[in-house]
Amino acid sequence: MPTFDARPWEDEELLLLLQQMYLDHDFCSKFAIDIQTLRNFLYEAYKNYNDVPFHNFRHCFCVAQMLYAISWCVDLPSKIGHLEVLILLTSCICHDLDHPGYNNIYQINAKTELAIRYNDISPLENHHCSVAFRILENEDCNIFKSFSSEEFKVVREGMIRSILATDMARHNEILTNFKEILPNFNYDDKGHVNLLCMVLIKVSDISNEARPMEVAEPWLDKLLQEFFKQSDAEKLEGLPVTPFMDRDKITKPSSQCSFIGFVLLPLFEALGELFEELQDLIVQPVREALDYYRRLNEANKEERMHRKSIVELEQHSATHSPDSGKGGAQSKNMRKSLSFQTRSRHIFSVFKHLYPREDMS
Ligand SMILES: Nc1nc2c(ncn2[C@@H]2O[C@@H]3COP(=O)(O)O[C@H]3[C@H]2O)c(=O)[nH]1
Ligand SMILES: [Zn+2]
Repeated sequence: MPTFDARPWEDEELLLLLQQMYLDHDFCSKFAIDIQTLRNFLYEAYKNYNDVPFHNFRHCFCVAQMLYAISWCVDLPSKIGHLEVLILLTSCICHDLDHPGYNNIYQINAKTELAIRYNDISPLENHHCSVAFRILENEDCNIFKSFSSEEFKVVREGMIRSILATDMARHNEILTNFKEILPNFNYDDKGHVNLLCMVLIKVSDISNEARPMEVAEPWLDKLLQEFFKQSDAEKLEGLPVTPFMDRDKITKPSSQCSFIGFVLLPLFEALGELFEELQDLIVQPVREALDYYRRLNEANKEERMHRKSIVELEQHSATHSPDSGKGGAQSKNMRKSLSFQTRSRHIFSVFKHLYPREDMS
């Protein structure tokens, strides 16, 4: 279920749960995957994630877990086939391997080794994918070792396509193409299924806000921690500062309003059109998260406006009242009481936004 909370689980337990995802889908018997090879593969993938705030092994686990939840909810194997689901699940596990905690914009602007190697074209996603196939090169970890070279070619193409689709620079392209085929979606059309798989890994990748608030919010804190670390580095190194990562420009609610409203929800709604079963599971929770952050954002804006008006009022009284004697004391008291009234009004308005109940309006 998308309500799953990975926090109380140890890394070793999460590895066992990943293994269980393969077993539940019967992949080991269907594709002759030896269990020890699967364990080796998962452990090697685990070791190739870095200890960064957001793009770490636990993020990869959550992405795989969301795909797993979706695949049961919509009975994905019966629609796109078991092999495609195996490719997708494995891609989810590999999709951020060796992520350094600085995104493509930084890689390109800082002309890092990865940007040079991949000519600024999805440097990170190319790297994640390349690390995945390095791991699979080792026979002890190669869960596809029983595949024929033709079959392996299909896996390789599918994993490359899926992992490269997680580059957010391609978000609009992928969503537009998917929306175009939606009215005539055809599971027999390979192009349609490929596009669906790209949307599925993307949905899983950015699905934290479909989880309950107590699970989603700590992830947002970690993401912002990584964002701020990058924008601080950009400032320090004289690079262009990525606006949506700038601690001076964004707040938690402002960031979520933009991201959920413009990026996440349109993607989830498109997938929800194809799979009605996902409406309650992930689309509606995302709508509720957006409502929550919109109310919080409004409340923040009002707070800023009230603070500004208090400062203006105080400046005005300071320049227009005598500052000594009885008059000065009266004016100070008046200012105090005014700011108290303003603050009370503000506190009320904040609560009204957060908990809009009829008896408070
Ligand atoms: N603001 C915001 N961005 C998100 C959230 N979830 C995912 N993202 C962004 O979506 C991106 C998906 O690809 P990356 O992993 O490179 O980096 C991720 C973040 O930049 C979220 O909840 N809020
Ligand atoms: Zn990711």
